[in-house]
Amino acid sequence: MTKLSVNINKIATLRNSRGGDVPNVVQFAKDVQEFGAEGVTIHPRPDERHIRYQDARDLKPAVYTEYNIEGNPIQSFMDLVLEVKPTQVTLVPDAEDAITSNAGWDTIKNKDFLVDVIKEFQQNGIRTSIFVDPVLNQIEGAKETGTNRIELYTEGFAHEFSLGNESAIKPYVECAELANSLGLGVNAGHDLSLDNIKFFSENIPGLLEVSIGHALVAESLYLGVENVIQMYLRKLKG
Ligand SMILES: CC(=O)[C@@H](O)[C@H](O)COP(=O)(O)O
Ligand SMILES: NCC(=O)COP(=O)(O)O
Repeated sequence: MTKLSVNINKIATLRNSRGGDVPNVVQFAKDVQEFGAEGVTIHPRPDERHIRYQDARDLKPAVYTEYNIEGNPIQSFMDLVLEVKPTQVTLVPDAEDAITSNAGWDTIKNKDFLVDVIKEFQQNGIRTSIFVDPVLNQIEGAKETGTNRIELYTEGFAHEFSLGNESAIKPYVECAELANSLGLGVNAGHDLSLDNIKFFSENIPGLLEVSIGHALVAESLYLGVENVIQMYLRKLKG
């Protein structure tokens, strides 16, 4: 059954906008878990534009479901993750100035680097996932890195689906089927929403986790956080 991991980056964005501690990200993480979230995801970026490194530390004792920390494995990020030891680390090849994540790894060109980084996290008891585009040879490359899971980058699907192009799901299905056959766990994320999550999750075989933040927070402004989380869970479990 697919788990819902709530990405709370945008709660930190709102907190930082006034320089105080409202909304409190630790309390929000506790609350979303009480509302039914099966994981909490954060993506501390080098400029700490939203989630700060200290947030990652402060959240550790509060997250009793699955704790997923996403980011580009620069040294400071690696040190933080090895210190905090979340359930899962998701490696994302973001440029430091990227407005958001916008591409998966080239798992072939970066094989040696990813092998070493993944091994270090796994040796510290941290499950690994790597952010990939829905391209078959990249899934084969991901297998060669030794990662436990992949995270399918779903921005392309979300955009096409919003235009009515349901056929955009096809490469994601093919990649998930290949990943399953290779023994790779399948996660997914980026621009998933209440509009597209049911169609996506119904079509992707073996989907273990979706991490959703931007749309979920925006939807919650109108529908309420607890209600939105329950809506996602019904769409995922229905
Ligand atoms: C990897 C991924 O798709 C998400 O973690 C996304 O990067 C969210 O980052 P922002 O909240 O900074 O857009
Ligand atoms: N890995 C995807 C994630 O954590 C949230 O992405 P988004 O829902 O904020 O686009």
